[in-house]
Amino acid sequence: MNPIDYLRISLIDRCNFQCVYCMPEGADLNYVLRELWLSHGEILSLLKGVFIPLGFTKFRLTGGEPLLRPGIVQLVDEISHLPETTDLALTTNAFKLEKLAKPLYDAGLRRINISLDSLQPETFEKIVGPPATRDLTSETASKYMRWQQVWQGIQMAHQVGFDPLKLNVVVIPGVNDHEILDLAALTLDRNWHVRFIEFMPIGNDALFTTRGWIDSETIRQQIRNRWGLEESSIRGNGPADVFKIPGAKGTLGFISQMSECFCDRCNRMRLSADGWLRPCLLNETGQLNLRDALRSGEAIETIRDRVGALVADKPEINFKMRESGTTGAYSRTMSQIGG
Ligand SMILES: Nc1nc2c(ncn2[C@@H]2O[C@H](COP(=O)(O)OP(=O)(O)OP(=O)(O)O)[C@@H](O)[C@H]2O)c(=O)[nH]1
Ligand SMILES: C[S@@+](CC[C@H](N)C(=O)[O-])C[C@H]1O[C@@H](n2cnc3c(N)ncnc32)[C@H](O)[C@@H]1O
Ligand code: SF4
Ligand code: SF4
Repeated sequence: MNPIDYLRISLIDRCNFQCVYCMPEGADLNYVLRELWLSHGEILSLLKGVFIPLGFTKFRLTGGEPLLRPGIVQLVDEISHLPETTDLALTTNAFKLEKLAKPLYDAGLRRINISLDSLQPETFEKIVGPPATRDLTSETASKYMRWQQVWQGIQMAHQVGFDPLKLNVVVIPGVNDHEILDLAALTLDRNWHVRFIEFMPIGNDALFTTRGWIDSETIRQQIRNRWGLEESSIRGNGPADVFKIPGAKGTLGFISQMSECFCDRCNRMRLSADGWLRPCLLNETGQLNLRDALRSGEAIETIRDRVGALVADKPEINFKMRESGTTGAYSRTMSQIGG
C-alpha cells in the first residue's frame, strides 16, 4: 500500500466547457453557491493544520476549470511556498492559459496537465459542448476558435517552461478514437506526455451506456502496429502506465481504470470546492464535510483526527468492484470532483 500523501483540490465546480464525458446536460444548473466554496484562507488552514501534519506533501489544483477561480495565481504562490510542499500541479482545459501560464509559473507552479481530446477543431467543438451564453459574443467563442485558444495556451505553457507538460485524452468510441495515432504522434518530436484515459462511467452515464469505452491495450496495439512501443522507465505520481514510441522525444501514458485496477497503488484523496473530502474517486463512502467543520468552529486538531481516521480507513473504502466497473449512479459529476 502506498502512503496517502497526495491531495487533489477542486477549486471551483464551474467550467467554461461542458465536455460530453464529464458534465451531463444541465449539470451547470447545479453549481454550488460561491459562498459555499472553501475560501483561500480555509484551504490554507486545512493544508497547514490538517493535511500537511498527516503527511500530505503533493497537491494538485483542479476543477471544474481551476483557471476560472478568482485569485488562482495568489493561491498557487502560497501553496508552492509552503516548506512542506514537494509537488504542486494543475489540471486545466487551457482555454485561459495563454495569459495565465507565465504568472502561474512565476508563482511557483511547475507541472501542468491539459485536457486535449482532439486535434480537429470540429471534433473538439462537439466534445466541449456549446459555448456558455456569456461567451457567445466574444471572439474566441466563435465557431472553431476555442480549439485555437486552447492550442495557444498549450504552446504558451511549453514556451514558459512547464515540464513535464501532459496532455489528457479521454477516448470515446466513434467520437475521437480516429485520432489516436495523430495524438500519439505529438510525442514524436516534442517532449510532451500524451495520456490516453479510459472513459469512466462517472460524469455522463447516458453517453457511457451508448458509446462504451476502449481499453488501453487496444489503443497500445494501434500505436505498436504503426511505430512500435516500448515501456518507459519514467513514472509520475499518478496512475498512468508510461510507454514510448522508439526514438520519440515524449512519452505515452495510459490511465486504465476500467480494464486494470491500480487501487493498490492509490496515494490520493480529493477535496471538493465546497469542502467535501472524498477518499476514493469511484466510491462515495466516508466523505467528510470539512467546510462545515471549519465554519462551525470545530478545533483544527479534532478535524485532523477525523481526517486521520479516514486516511486509515481508505484501503477498505477503495474501489473494489472491478467486474461491473462502477458502484452505481454517482451523485457528483467529474467536474464537481475534479477527476
Ligand atoms: N480511477 C482513478 N482515476 C484517476 C485517479 N487519478 C487520476 N485518475 C484519472 O486520470 C485523469 C487525469 O488525471 P490528472 O489530473 O491529469 O492527474 P494524474 O494523472 O493523477 O497526475 P500525474 O501526477 O501528473 O500523473 C483523471 O481525470 C482521472 O480520469 C485515481 O486515483 N483513480
Ligand atoms: C474534471 S477535469 C477538471 C480539470 C480541467 N477542467 C480539465 O479538463 O483538465 C479533470 C480530468 O477529468 C477527466 N475526466 C472527466 N470526465 C471523465 C470521465 N468520465 N472518464 C475519464 N476521465 C474523465 C478529464 O479528461 C480531465 O483530464
Ligand atoms: S473535463 Fe474539464 S473542461 Fe471538460 S467539462 Fe469537465 S471540468 Fe470542464
Ligand atoms: S478508484 Fe479510488 S482507490 Fe482506486 S485508484 Fe482511484 S481513487 Fe484510488
